[in-house]
Amino acid sequence: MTSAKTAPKFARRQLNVYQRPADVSRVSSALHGVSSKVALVPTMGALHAGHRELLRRARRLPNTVVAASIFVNPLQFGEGEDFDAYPRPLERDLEVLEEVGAELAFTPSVEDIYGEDTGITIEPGPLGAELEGASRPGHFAGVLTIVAKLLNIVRPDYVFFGEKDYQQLVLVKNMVRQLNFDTKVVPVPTVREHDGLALSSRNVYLSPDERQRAVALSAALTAGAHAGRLGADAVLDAANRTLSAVDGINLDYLDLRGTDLGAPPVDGEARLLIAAKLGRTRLIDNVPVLLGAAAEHPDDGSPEAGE
Ligand SMILES: Nc1ncnc2c1ncn2[C@@H]1O[C@H](COP(=O)(O)OP(=O)(O)OP(=O)(O)O)[C@@H](O)[C@H]1O
Ligand SMILES: CC(C)(CO)[C@@H](O)C(=O)[O-]
Ligand code: BAL
Repeated sequence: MTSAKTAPKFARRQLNVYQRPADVSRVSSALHGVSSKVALVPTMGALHAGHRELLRRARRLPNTVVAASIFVNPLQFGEGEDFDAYPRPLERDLEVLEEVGAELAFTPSVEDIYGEDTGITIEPGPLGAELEGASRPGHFAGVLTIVAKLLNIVRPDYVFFGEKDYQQLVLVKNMVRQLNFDTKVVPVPTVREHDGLALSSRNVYLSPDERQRAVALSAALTAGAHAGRLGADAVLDAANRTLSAVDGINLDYLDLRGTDLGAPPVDGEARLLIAAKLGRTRLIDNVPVLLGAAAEHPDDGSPEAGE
């Protein structure tokens, strides 16, 4: 992967691929030693335009080396979930990383990350058992544990997370703050298909028919966000009405929360979140919502909700 390839539009910088945590830690120390910063984009691979956006934003930082990790973390998958089936197109992923100008790829095995050492995990607190955590018990302990390990291995100055996994983003921010990790968490808005479906590695599981129906998730969120001025009940009603017009959507939750995922404000910024199954595929999505009087002045609040 480190050999030069034809680059039609721009010069590729070299991508260095490491599998062993100790090697990545050494490279990161060396970079910090010459006053370079490091930005980490943690992923589970099967890279798509959502990941590319995270990587592109990381590349915009001055004097910063962009690192991406690709690791399908068994600790965050429950019994009967898709750990084995999860797509792992490693060669293609490395090409994507080269294309977007990442300089460091960390591709450890499960053994490299956990070895014999399991048993200590990071407890996410009560929020870890709500929303996604209610359907995926233990999921966020698994996520926070691997994120903490990646932060300790890579020691990044910046770490990028997508808003598509909004609860994950909030919990990672909470962990970084409460456990004093020395890194800045950078959120990136959700990248969508032309019809609104949030990009996700799991979209490849959808049959053509399910793919069409899946648009209902983002459509419901958009309908809900547009009702923000009328208050929380109106938001949920509008979203539910849109969902009920489409068959084959097995709703897990549709919930309106504050931006920190506590109770929503009467007037101000909130988040509308959804999870649903189409056939065997479970998808999540969320959008910002301005509630009450805050919706009258969208420019003062979240950009997306004001569209
Ligand atoms: N559509 C998207 N827009 C912006 N960021 C995204 C998008 N999809 C994923 N990400 C972010 O990319 C990072 C890595 O996510 P991951 O590798 O799990 O991809 P994914 O598409 O979310 O996969 P999955 O289908 O397993 O949820 C996370 O921070 C995630 O929030
Ligand atoms: C953050 C993460 C890479 C941890 O495995 C994963 O949960 C993901 O891809 O969102
Ligand atoms: N993108 C979140 C990772 C997971 O669903 O396990």
